[in-house]
Amino acid sequence: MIQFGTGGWRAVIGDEFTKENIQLLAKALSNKMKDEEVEEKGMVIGYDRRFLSKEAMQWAGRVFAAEGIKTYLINRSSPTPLIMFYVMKHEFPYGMMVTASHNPAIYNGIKVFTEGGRDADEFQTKALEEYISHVKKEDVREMEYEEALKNGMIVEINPLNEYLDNIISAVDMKAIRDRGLKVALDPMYGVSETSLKTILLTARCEVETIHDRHDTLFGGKLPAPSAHTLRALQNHVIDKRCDIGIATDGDADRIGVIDDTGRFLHPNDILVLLYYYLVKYKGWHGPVVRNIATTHMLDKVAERFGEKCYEVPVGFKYISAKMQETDAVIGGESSGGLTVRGHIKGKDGIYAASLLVEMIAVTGKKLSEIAKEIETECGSIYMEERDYKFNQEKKEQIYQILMLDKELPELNFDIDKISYLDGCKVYFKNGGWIIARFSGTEPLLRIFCEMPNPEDAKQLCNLYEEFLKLK
Ligand SMILES: O=P(O)(O)OC[C@H]1O[C@H](O)[C@H](O)[C@@H](O)[C@@H]1O
Repeated sequence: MIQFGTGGWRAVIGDEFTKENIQLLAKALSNKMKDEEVEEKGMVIGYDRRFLSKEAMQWAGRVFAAEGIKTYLINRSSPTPLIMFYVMKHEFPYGMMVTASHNPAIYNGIKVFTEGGRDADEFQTKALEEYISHVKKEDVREMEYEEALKNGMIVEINPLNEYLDNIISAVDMKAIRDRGLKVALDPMYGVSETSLKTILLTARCEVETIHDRHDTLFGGKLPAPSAHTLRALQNHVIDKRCDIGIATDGDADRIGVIDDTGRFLHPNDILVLLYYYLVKYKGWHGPVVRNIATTHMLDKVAERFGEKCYEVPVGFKYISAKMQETDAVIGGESSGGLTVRGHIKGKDGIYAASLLVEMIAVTGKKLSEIAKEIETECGSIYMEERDYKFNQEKKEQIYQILMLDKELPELNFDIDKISYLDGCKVYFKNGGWIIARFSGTEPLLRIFCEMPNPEDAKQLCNLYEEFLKLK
């Protein structure tokens, strides 16, 4: 059964990620496009470096072609944001990307984009699931790849330069060039290598790359930038005395950063740094949007500059919708994705990375210095983050306790309010909070807690762990 979660459809290769399901999805989307009378505009599909990604793109393309929908296939593995950009720029009604983003190597999946290059929202993915449920295996037709190429129903394209030039024109390349920065790059065996390196080299940065070969097993690690997965990058930054270390996840929509001192910067820190930079140093005005499990430091920075911070459920589709509604400067999530006003409607690790490098160049300060400056001006708060695996039975128990019976452990802090918008989030009067929610992309329960004091954040997580019997 094809079901869309927080970040598209993801499934284990050979289990549900099969040619049959991929083509069912393509057929269902063709039907939807025809019902909406947008099939004339065609379809665009890209793929990442995962096992079967390129084949999956072609399998899907052959179905669209058989349905008479002209399909543009990107002829090299690409970052997800490139597809989003292309859908937006060339006004496609839909686009698709074959990727399971940061999931383990045994997964693959498909992200669907809608008009304007947005992540398909819940309404759209539900509708698509409905279409899928009506497609029978025998309804699926496919055209031979070579034939489709010959008759022009499939066109292979390479929009890399167009995408890169768009970023290059939005970033202060001259400022970067004048500084002669040294950047360590870790594409985590994924797709950012060429794109990000090209931008950095164009800005005359010295680039030291690791983990750039094509490895569908991602070196045995998760292609998700975290303190744990970026140890090698950390060493590289220190050994080579780099100004910054940048990592991107499997499909380059998220980033992870190591600062000049070798410290891992949490995606929360990156968001805070960039919002602060854009408002303070570039003089931008406007609010910031974050998800419910992202740092409230953003609220503090917003307050400091007389701006607002908006909270939405987890999922970039909510971030981009709110950004549009409020004309926000920046929006992002603690999972590592962000975008900036005027850029694409989805998260873009390549653009975020370029902007961070610009920040170092324009301010003339080290990342660690800017972080200190923010702490002095806006204060600080500490986050503790935990993930727990569960089986179906355990999931039901936790759901019953937290979401249906609405029980909580005994908390020693005054509660301001409780939200059940996405999982259960308790807001404390001292500015701290704790959330427990089920991931929409992995079989995990996530607990995030932020408190003025790190010990309190740890203790609260321990308390939840005991209360929900998670160990
Ligand atoms: O916590 P989860 O539901 O697993 O979601 C974590 C992240 O997954 C994907 O990358 C989505 O695109 C993001 O919007 C989301 O923040």
